[in-house]
Amino acid sequence: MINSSVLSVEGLKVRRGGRQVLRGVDFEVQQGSVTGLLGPSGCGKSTLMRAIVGVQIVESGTVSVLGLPAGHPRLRNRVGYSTQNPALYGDLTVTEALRYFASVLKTAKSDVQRVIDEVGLADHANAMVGQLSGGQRSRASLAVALLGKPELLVLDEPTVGLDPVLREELWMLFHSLAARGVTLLVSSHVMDEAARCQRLLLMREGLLLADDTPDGLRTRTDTADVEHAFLKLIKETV
Ligand SMILES: Nc1ncnc2c1ncn2[C@@H]1O[C@H](COP(=O)(O)OP(=O)(O)OP(=O)(O)O)[C@@H](O)[C@H]1O
Repeated sequence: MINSSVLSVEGLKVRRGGRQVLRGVDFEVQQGSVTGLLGPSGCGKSTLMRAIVGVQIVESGTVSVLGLPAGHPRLRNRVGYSTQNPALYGDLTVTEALRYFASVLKTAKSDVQRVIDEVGLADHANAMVGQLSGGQRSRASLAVALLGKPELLVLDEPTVGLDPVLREELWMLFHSLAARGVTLLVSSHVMDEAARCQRLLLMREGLLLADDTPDGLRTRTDTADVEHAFLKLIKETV
């Protein structure tokens, strides 16, 4: 049987600042899917994503990405990551910043224009990164993650601060990438984005409360939307 699991997390525990932030997380993500990672602020979403891209010291457990341990050098061009605090030099233009990352990743120069168009920043291609709005900066960070056509995209709150039209456009982009076989893990604490995902991981205080489809979650909890499903699951676990 072909194993199409792109990401496999087993028994993952992480401590940060003396606190147990992830308390034993297990899940798998299949190729070409859009998985939403949802949960309240501080529940550990960013920490989990950091572990997946290999920049987080873990206490125990395993994270395997495309059959390799997370952070393996051979994953550098195969995994795209965008964070809430993009590490982009403020005194470069969007194009210059992306050219810099394209040269680090050794991707084609033409890729820079492609990713600028994909995230809808063509009108700001020559603007200084330091002068972009929060939403524009997070789109610039997303553009970096798209360079080189990675197989797995780990996107930490990519739609934060965006207006509904841009959010819609980005979700369309995510689904078109998934249709091409790219696997996406997208975090959000906006529950109305959950319905756009094929699969949901609901997280609370360092544990997964649910790993299901939006429909499965609603049926299982007998609720009308994911927000109510989440609240019901929390009540059941306390
Ligand atoms: N650099 C750090 N040092 C110590 N503790 C940290 C650090 N960064 C985060 N934490 C703690 O780890 C826990 C999980 O944080 P994390 O950023 O993973 O949550 P999150 O679910 O992504 O939150 P948000 O939705 O607000 O971004 C929080 O309690 C936070 O205070």
